[in-house]
Amino acid sequence: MGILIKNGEIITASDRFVADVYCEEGRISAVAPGLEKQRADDTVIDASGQIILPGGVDAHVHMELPFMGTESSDDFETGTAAGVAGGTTTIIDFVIPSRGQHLLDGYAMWMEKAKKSVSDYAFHMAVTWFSDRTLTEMETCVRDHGITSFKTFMAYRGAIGIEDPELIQVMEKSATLGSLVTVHAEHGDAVVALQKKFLREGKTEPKYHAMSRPAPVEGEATARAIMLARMMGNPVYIVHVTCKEAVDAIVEARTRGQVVMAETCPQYLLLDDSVYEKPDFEGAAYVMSPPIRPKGHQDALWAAVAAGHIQTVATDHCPFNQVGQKDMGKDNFARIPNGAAGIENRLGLLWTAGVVEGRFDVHKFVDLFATQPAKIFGLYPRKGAVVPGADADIVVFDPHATDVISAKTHHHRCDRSIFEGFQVKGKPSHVIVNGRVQFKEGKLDVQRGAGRYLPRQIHTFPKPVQS
Ligand SMILES: NC(=O)NCCC(=O)O
Ligand SMILES: [Zn+2]
Ligand SMILES: [Zn+2]
Repeated sequence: MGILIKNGEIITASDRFVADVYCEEGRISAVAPGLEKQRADDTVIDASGQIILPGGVDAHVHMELPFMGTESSDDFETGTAAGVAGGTTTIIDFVIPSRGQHLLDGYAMWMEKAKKSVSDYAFHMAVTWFSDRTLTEMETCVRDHGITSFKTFMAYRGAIGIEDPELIQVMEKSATLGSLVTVHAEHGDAVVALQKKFLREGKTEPKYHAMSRPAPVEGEATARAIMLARMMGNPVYIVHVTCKEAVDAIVEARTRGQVVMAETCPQYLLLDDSVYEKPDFEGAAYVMSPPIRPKGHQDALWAAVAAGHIQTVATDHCPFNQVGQKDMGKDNFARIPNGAAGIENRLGLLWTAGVVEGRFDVHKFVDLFATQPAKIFGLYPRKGAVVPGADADIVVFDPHATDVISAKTHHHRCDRSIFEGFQVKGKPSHVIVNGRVQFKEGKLDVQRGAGRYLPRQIHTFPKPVQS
């Protein structure tokens, strides 16, 4: 049985036109005006007055991540289902081996966990420590498993963070493999020193999490990662950029012709650090790294997004419940698990704050939401496009619908929403995942385990104009 979507306005990263879309056997088989049903049992969706978008690609999520003495509260089933409710049909999660765990053992573990995903998934591989197997296992990741990007953490000292000489080794190896190094950029030692100082002074509340990781800590590490990539001849992708200092380093490098790509997240675009002042430990819900920044940084991020210096908006979806998880840090901000939920909210927030409020056009929206992450991470045009041959991952989006985000109604398995009360304009009426309607008129109809693992291609980046 196929799906025929009639009369929607298709919006891609470059075009906008009214046409019908026919999907069969999990793929888009035709995009043209005047398409007819092929079989009697085809589902027909009337999309008049609605917009057809490629399913979202969220290149930065953490489902059931063991972290800071607990585990992120969405598993691959609940997290991908929440994604589908918010028009995200592909995730790229991170295999994060613990210290002592080899990359391929981590990969096997994540493959097992991810089997229950309702939509398709891929992995980045984090290098969190070094053994004599690490470099050859990096090769196996790329060649045998289609894991074509590596993750490094300059923060999280003593846990999953690595030192510069190790980061240099990852870059050197990655350059020979044609893969992409992605970096969480914060000066790990500066963070530890500031954490210790505040705790010594008896400053234990959530706001000291943010104060122990101020913007220069991120700006310095971003510039250092970019410099190291320049020296080693790598393209580099900076994850979850939050502040003006980091944007400045990225713009400087890109203006010189270096191949630097960057991602930000809705929380860094839309929230400011007043959230840490909430009473009754509610500020803990916003504890994430890097933290939410003071007013002013958000404008720098929006400008970088609009100018193309930041190419993707992901979520860093990594939820922890207030009760039983965030409260582990009631007496010590450094023990509050870092992270928050967001996969379901990316579409509505980005559409509302980006398109409706006039910060960029609809094509830029599609690019940020689906096309660029698919391209950068080697999934395009299978993902991130509405073209014949692409996977049938499609959002039928009603731009006139409205919604109010709340933990009471979201599909995240989390007792808080960092976007509680945000009003969004536009919401999916239907979300098609791999040729099956999995979300319709506010109701999920997902299948545990229907998602497939996506080996990724190597994306060829342009050569730097100047090294
Ligand atoms: N961002 C965050 O606070 N938690 C998830 C892990 C990471 O991305 O650093
Ligand atoms: Zn991070
Ligand atoms: Zn993350």
